[in-house]
Amino acid sequence: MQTDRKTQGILFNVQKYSVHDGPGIRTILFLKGCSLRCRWCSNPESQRLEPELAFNRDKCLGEDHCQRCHSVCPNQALGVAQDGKMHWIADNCRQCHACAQVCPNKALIVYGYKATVEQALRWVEEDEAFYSRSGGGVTLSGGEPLVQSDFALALLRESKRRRIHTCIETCGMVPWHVIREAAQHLDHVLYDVKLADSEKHRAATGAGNEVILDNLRRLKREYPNLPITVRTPVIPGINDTPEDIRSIAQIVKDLGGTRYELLGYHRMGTPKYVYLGRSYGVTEQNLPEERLGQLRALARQVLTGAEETAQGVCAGA
Ligand SMILES: C[S@@+](CC[C@H](N)C(=O)[O-])C[C@H]1O[C@@H](n2cnc3c(N)ncnc32)[C@H](O)[C@@H]1O
Ligand code: SF4
Ligand code: SF4
Ligand code: SF4
Repeated sequence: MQTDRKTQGILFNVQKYSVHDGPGIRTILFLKGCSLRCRWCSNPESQRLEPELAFNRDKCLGEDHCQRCHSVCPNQALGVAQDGKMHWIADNCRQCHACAQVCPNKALIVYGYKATVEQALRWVEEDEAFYSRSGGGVTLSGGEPLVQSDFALALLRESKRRRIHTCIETCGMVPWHVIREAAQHLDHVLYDVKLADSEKHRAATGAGNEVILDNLRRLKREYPNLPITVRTPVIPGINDTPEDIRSIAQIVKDLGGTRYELLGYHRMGTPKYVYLGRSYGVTEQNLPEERLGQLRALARQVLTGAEETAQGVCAGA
């Protein structure tokens, strides 16, 4: 439909040739905005809906060579630090982004840009040859892609019109009617369940998990033929006890016929927290491989009659 193609949204990244985010080789469209604030989130630049400034001071050329940002900032939000590099005073910043436009070394950048469905799918279609051979397609991620519901739904509808295989990575924290509409245009769903205990979930992500679990159960009930993979990122000190994983695996088992995967913890997002002037919420440096292996074995045990797959286990139907 013409209106879907013209629908506009805010992306912060497009990643091509991904093999980890749904079947086959895929292009991932990362939509800005999220309904949760997970303390370990690898994409902090996704969380706010609006485009936002980031400052990588390692790239700043310093006042002896360049003061362009300083002279264009209307709000005294950029000062000079003792070492001669710029200092971003986030509290004064009004997000006008004039500084990012003049910075010659990309020390100041903006996360987030507008795109129409037509534009976004043009990027996706550049890789069409890879999808047809591998069974891949487009994956919507973020952030929580369904927060920009009009844009996400238009992307999914238009993708199906173009016969592109569709997948989504979701935390499930959106109204049911949005998930129901999305399900009608999806070929695969990657659905995070981060914690079974609602209070622990609230402490770690900013919200309880009732809506998330209700939506998951309803999705399975009303769309029994839609393949769902439930995933849990295993975060040290947050959800890495046997009890945490056993409880989530039990939820997956009760759904029936649903794949379950445990994702290893990584800290690849930490530099972006610094650029955004925020702090990372997990102190532990890593999750030992051995521990992850033990938790995967435990999940497999819970999913009785489990059928092992390359990366996860699948509860019997
Ligand atoms: C960035 S999220 C975007 C999709 C959606 N917001 C969600 O949480 O499912 C994509 C995937 O990355 C995982 N993830 C985020 N931060 C992570 C981290 N530090 N280590 C491992 N996985 C992480 C999430 O659990 C999710 O499965
Ligand atoms: S975004 Fe605007 S207000 Fe903020 S630092 Fe840059 S120029 Fe100043
Ligand atoms: S414009 Fe960029 S490189 Fe120049 S002083 Fe500002 S931050 Fe540094
Ligand atoms: S739900 Fe996903 S994108 Fe949102 S904060 Fe959590 S991990 Fe990050």
